[in-house]
Amino acid sequence: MGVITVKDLRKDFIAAKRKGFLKREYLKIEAVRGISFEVEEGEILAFIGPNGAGKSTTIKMLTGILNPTSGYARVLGLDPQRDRKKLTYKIGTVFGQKSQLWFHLPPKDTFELLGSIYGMEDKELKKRVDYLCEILEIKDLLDIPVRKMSLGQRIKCEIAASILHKPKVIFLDEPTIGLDVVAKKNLRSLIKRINQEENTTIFLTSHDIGDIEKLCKRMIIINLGQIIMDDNMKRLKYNYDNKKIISLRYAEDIDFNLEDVKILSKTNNAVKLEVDMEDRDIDDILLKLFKLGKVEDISISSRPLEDIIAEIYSIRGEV
Ligand SMILES: Nc1ncnc2c1ncn2[C@@H]1O[C@H](COP(=O)(O)OP(=O)(O)OP(=O)(O)O)[C@@H](O)[C@H]1O
Repeated sequence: MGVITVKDLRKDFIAAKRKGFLKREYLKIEAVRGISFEVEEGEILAFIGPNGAGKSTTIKMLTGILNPTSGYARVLGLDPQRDRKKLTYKIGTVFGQKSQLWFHLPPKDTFELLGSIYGMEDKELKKRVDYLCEILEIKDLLDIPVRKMSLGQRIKCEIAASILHKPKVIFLDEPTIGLDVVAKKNLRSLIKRINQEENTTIFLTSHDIGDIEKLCKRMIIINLGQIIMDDNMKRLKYNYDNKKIISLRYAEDIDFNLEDVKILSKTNNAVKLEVDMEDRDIDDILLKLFKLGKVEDISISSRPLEDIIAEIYSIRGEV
């Protein structure tokens, strides 16, 4: 059995809508429509989808905040609703847009409070805080009130607070939202390090393709409450990445009369093409392109993962 097991999990919301002056109409919103998956120990899973797809609702059901309408969910063998308190001691949560730290207190105080909630001994707590200070580089922040910190500094302290008790599973909801490129890069390597050093299972939702690409080997895509893809990243790229982008710059002006290739942009002496490798041979295309004139510069790249994912998101209702 996996660390997280979900079978046919469903959540309906009933929303009231005013109809006329006194009348109300009730609408059923099927936020999660019977999803099933399993997450193994030590996995970093990206659980992604467009806005309103059902990601937060799923996380809330897995962390015991929301009751499912039907279906089965187990996290570390516990029923998130029935065993919510027990589960709190075994999981960590980081919601990028919401703070769990006491705003006016320095993190040191929060860690002490949390340490006593988790029943940690002083020595054990000190050892853990020292370790977190080392890997998250937050030693100098311990005595600064959270309200005075930058977003990047705060998120690092949030992560420290959420893994203080060495949880077996961490739910990260948009952890890098609003961070600059350097802070994002650092945070991603920290998440990886925690995963490797403590074999922590990581359940990540993010709209940031960089988070997914850099951190996850597997990706589940949910749309309109249903899983539309559950695949490993390599296979996903292989299956979807049939299209190559070729950019060329010639020494002289060229007449681009190419058949069967999609021209993305062109000037008098440069062209950018998209080639579908399924129907074309790259040697053949390159040969033709080199015959057109003297090439000064060339680059061949894959389609960005962002485009591939956007294409998958658009496959709505094909389940
Ligand atoms: N408390 C609620 N009452 C009624 N409808 C809700 C409630 N919470 C969520 N929904 C609806 O359920 C659907 C799924 O919402 P959810 O927040 O899970 O999406 P999401 O994938 O997390 O989106 P985002 O990326 O925008 O955060 C949406 O249509 C949303 O409007």
